[in-house]
Amino acid sequence: MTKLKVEHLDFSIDKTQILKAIDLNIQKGEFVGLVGPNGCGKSTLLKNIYRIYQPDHGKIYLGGQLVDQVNDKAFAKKMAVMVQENTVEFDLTVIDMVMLGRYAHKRLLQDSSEKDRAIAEKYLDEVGLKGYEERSFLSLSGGEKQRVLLARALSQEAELIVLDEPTNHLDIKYQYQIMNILKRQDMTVFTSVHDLNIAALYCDRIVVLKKGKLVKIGTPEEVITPEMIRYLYGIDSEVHMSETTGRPQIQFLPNFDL
Ligand SMILES: Nc1ncnc2c1ncn2[C@@H]1O[C@H](COP(=O)(O)OP(=O)(O)OP(=O)(O)O)[C@@H](O)[C@H]1O
Repeated sequence: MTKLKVEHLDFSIDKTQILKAIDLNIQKGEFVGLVGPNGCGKSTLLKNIYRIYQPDHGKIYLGGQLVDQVNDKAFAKKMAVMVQENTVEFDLTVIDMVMLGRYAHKRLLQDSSEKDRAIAEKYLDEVGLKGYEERSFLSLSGGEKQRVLLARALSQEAELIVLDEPTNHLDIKYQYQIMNILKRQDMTVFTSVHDLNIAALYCDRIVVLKKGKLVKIGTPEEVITPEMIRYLYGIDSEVHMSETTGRPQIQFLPNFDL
């Protein structure tokens, strides 16, 4: 079953075309990564999908329904979003921040229930921040904030989660931890990823963008090749299949003396 469908999407800012004729389909339960060089349009595509931007042309369907015909609350039940949050202006405790994810499940003016709190605590525990409930969000480190934002998005218990570089700021342990947490959810995942080895390890399929165009969509084995890495980033590499993971692994070979 198709969970997300993007059909011939064009998008421009101030007459500069940023995305050109993007077509993609994500099936229920898939874990799909979005990769490409800096400035290729990853965040802009995701912003079109989570309705910050309106496409110039083309359509986006969520579970068969046009996204712009879904009301905000229904949308929040269908799609959770995790982005870098640099603009939190008022402070909240960590638990209150996570409970914001429960908005879609509440009626107007209804207070948070015990159930909402239990769900928020469950996901806080899942991201390794049990005990942080009463800490102020703004006092957290960059990595801790990221994990709180993930807990908030997961608390939404939506069918699809869209993430923009969720592992930014994180040390290696937490980069893998976040991907592991996402992998074990019963959710469809669409996430931009900078680290190609992480994309290769976790994704069922990878979408490749370059200069606003979708240049390839396929399994890690189909996409992660030395030719593609050279085409995207101008860097030589060796790619071999890991016997342990059965996934491609990249050794980058930058063209300078180490
Ligand atoms: N508000 C804006 N005004 C003008 N240009 C913009 C705006 N937002 C994005 N762009 C341009 O659109 C292009 C795509 O940007 P986008 O942030 O989507 O890329 P990205 O692939 O997410 O990059 P990165 O990997 O560096 O985060 C870039 O050239 C960027 O400068």
